[in-house]
Amino acid sequence: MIEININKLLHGSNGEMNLDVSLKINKGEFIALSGLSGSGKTTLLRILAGLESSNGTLKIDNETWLDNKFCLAPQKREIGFVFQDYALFPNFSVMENLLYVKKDKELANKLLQMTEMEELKNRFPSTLSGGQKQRVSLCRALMNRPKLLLMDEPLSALDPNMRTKLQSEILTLHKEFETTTIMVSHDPSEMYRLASRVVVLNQGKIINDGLPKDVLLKTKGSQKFSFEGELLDIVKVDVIHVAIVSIGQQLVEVVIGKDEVSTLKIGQKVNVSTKAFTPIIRGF
Ligand SMILES: Nc1ncnc2c1ncn2[C@@H]1O[C@H](COP(=O)(O)OP(=O)(O)OP(=O)(O)O)[C@@H](O)[C@H]1O
Repeated sequence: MIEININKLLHGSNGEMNLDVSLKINKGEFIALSGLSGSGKTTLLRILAGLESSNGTLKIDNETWLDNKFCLAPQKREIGFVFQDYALFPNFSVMENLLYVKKDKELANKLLQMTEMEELKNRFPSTLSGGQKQRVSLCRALMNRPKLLLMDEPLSALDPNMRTKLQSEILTLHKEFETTTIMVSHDPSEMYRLASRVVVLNQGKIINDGLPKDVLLKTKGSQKFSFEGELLDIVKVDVIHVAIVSIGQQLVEVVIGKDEVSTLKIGQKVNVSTKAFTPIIRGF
């Protein structure tokens, strides 16, 4: 069990903001930490890792990492940290990056095998793709079998296909090691796929905390489709007008009426929804 009770005054772009978080996390939980830019997500992870000071208390199992008299040094906290920009040692090979944390070749080989990186274990980071570097970074973070794995938008620099692949690998590693994990993410499908619980921060406070289906789904099973997107263009095809809307990685065409042509503006955020109907889903 991890018990977080911290507060810290932050200087945000709109003035001062109090990061004030109380959270209990059970062993093995996978938490997706979400929220608008500047809401305090990275600062919270840095406080947990001991990279930033804070008021309050942090307890992991029966161990105190922070209270009003004491702050455990980062290297003594059993934590793995995966950053968006990989943070690998450039002059160490893949294997050396892992063994630097712990001289456990068996575990290093197992992790590299699970992430399909075994063949590349003698390569240096500069010769790897972004997805491969992030796999090394993930493996390295698990080398000391941490009590807490912190990941700050680990997949946001990767293309959608690589993201999906790494999500599966993160899931496999989580099933195998059951490491308690907090991952910052802005991607609802990623959070839904990976997390057992979603916590949403706003202006330094938790405004939502629950199961992914309760926090992330807006339709609550109402048989209605509703997608948020951006209006890219309105084109005239014969006598009708078609709005081109970007939704996630997809382009969607929606026939619109004259009223909408005059009120919608290119670049505007829009909501595309349908009335109740029976959708057909086919695999491919
Ligand atoms: N050590 C600090 N002292 C005071 N203010 C800070 C400190 N670190 C960060 N801040 C401010 O706190 C706010 C929250 O920053 P933080 O990086 O935690 O947000 P975030 O939710 O991770 O944002 P993003 O999604 O853009 O990465 C920012 O406005 C930042 O300028």
